[in-house]
Parts: sequence; C-alpha cells; structure tokens
Amino acid sequence: MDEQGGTSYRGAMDTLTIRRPDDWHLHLRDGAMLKAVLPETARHFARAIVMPNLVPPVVTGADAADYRDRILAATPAEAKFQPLMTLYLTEETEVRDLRAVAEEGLITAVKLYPAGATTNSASGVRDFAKVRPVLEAMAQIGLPLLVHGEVVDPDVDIFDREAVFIDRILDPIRRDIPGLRVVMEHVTTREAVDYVTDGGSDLAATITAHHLVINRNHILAGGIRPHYYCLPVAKRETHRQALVDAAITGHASFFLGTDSAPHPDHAKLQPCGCAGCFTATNTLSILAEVFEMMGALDRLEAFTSLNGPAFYRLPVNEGTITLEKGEPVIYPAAIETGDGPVTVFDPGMPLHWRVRDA
Ligand SMILES: NC(=O)N[C@@H](CC(=O)O)C(=O)O
Ligand SMILES: [Zn+2]
Ligand SMILES: [Zn+2]
Repeated sequence: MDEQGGTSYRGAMDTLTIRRPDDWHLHLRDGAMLKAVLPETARHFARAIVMPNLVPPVVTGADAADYRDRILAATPAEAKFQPLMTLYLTEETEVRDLRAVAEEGLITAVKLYPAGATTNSASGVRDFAKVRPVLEAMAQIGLPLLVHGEVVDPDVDIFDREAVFIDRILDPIRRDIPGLRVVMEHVTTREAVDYVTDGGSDLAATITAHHLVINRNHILAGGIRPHYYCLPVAKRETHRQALVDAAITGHASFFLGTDSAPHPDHAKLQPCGCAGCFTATNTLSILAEVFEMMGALDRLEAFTSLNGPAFYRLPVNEGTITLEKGEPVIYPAAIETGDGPVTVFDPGMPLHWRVRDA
C-alpha cells in the first residue's frame, strides 16, 4: 500500500492491489437461488447492500432479521461476508417502526420502488405524499433512501423514465425534505450523472458494470439479447460514456453497485422476459478492463472500495484483493442453481484481469 490511497502496482501494471470491495446494490434472492449466487459475491466482496425485493418483500424489522439469518446460513464457511440489510418502503411503513428498526442497527438503508417500475415492485409507492413522514424521519436519523429512479407513467418513453423521475419526483422530494440522504441506484443517463455530480454530499449514485459496457444497440441491434435486458434499460452510447466518465473520475458521489440480479434462464427467455443481469461473477474483471482502457486503474479503488463506505459512514475494509493481468479469463457461461441455470453477463469483450485467489 502506498500513501496515495492504498493502490499499489508492480511491473508494467500487471497486478493491482486494492482494498477489498463492497457491492452497494445486490440481489441475493432466497432459497436455492440464494445458496447458488451468494458464493459468487462473497468470493470478492466484503459487504453488500442487499435489496429487499423478495416475494413477499422485506418490510418489517423481523423480515430483515430473518432474511439476514438466512443469508448468513447460506454464506460459505470460509467467507467473511457481511450483508447490509434494507427495508422495502411501502405506503404502510410506520415512522415508529422504522425508527425502532434503525435504532437497533438492523438496517443500513430503505429502498424506494415506484410501484410497477421493476421486478417485484408491486408493493412499492404510488402516492409519494403518503411516505413523506417516513422520509422526514429518515432525514432526521440520517438513514439513506435508495431509489429505483424511474417513473412508471405509460406515456413516458422507457428511455426517458430516469430523467423524468429526477425532474418530477426526486428533485421535488429533496427540496421538500432537506437533509434526506439519497442514493440514485443503477444510474443510466447523463442527466442522472449531472444531477448527482452537482448534488452535494447528501446525494450519491451507484453504477453497475454492465451499464459501463453496453448501450441499447447491444440489446437490440442484430437480434434481441434478453440477457442484456435490465432496468433501467441501457441508453444510447453518449449516456454510457457519461457513466464511464463519472465512474473513473474518483468523484466521491459515485460508487459500485452491481445490481447483480439473477433470474433463471427459463424466466428470461420468454415472450415477456424478466429484467436483470447477473454480474456478481465477473464484475471486477469487467471494471478493471474498463478502467484500464480509460487509463484510470489508479481510481478503481475509489469506485469499488472507498467512496461507498465514505457515503454510508462506514469504515473501509481492512483486507485487500489483488487483480492480475494475463491471458483472457474464461468465466462459466452460466451458474447452476436449484432453479435452473443463470446466465453470467457476457461483456462482449475479452477480460484480461482476474482476482487472484486469496
Ligand atoms: N435491475 C433489474 O433489472 N432487476 C432487478 C430489480 C431492480 O434493481 O430494478 C431485479 O430484482 O431483478
Ligand atoms: Zn432497480
Ligand atoms: Zn437492483
């Protein structure tokens, strides 16, 4: 480790040691799927913000405690992995309950899904006025609100739904409730990048690996690729470039949230297939490739391991991981789960960086 923030290089930049990363947006699911996907995350990441969009969703403290225990039970014995739990905000969430759960230290954040915006969001919020007292309490406590930032209005084009959400919903809420700490999850647009860049220290954004490498052509041109379909859907190339620029700057408001969202292939390969890309397995290889391509390997650690803990007011991880560069790494095309195979996201380019076994 050197004094410039822990990144050290050897040789012609063929190894890179960084603080152990965290994943600030992850879907672990439950049951057989949880058991199959958890090792893919625990191998590389020390902590993850675990999304609460189970069926039924994680809405009470008791739900969160039970889910945490199921995750810990499914964690490989040798792994040191800490799940950071979240609650699913509904119009019925009570201020009193939320305060109690937050005081217990059981949850790290609360997740806001506009009803109907994405996978398992039916119990989400329709009328934002109804959750205002809860958001005010969160601002007082300093508990972050994580938002799936898309409007659900059928008249709004799917490629515009994130930008419209900022104008119609998020910005008014933030003006109305000063001090509310917000993470815009899985941002996909230049508008979101600009909004977060100028938003001050109470606003941050997670960025996925897949949104750094695909644009909407990858999904739709030359045939439809269901494994690239996730929400928010990837936008045009200029937006992808804005995301890359945000990720590589080292700006404190941007950090990694993989949004690794496993669905069995039989649920994705349908006339109406599920949204979500499964990236837990190869995210770090993809990121190293992108950051190297941009001449920004020295800022990878800020994105994966430093900016997130700083926003969440948590210590950075003690341990490190070492990435090494060599022949292209071959990842399995899919992982096997009790619910059937789950295809691993294919970045469509050779990946030369692998995480060295600890
Ligand atoms: N990103 C997705 O496309 N899907 C996520 C839900 C979400 O994060 O919006 C899922 O749970 O499958
Ligand atoms: Zn989402
Ligand atoms: Zn997600």
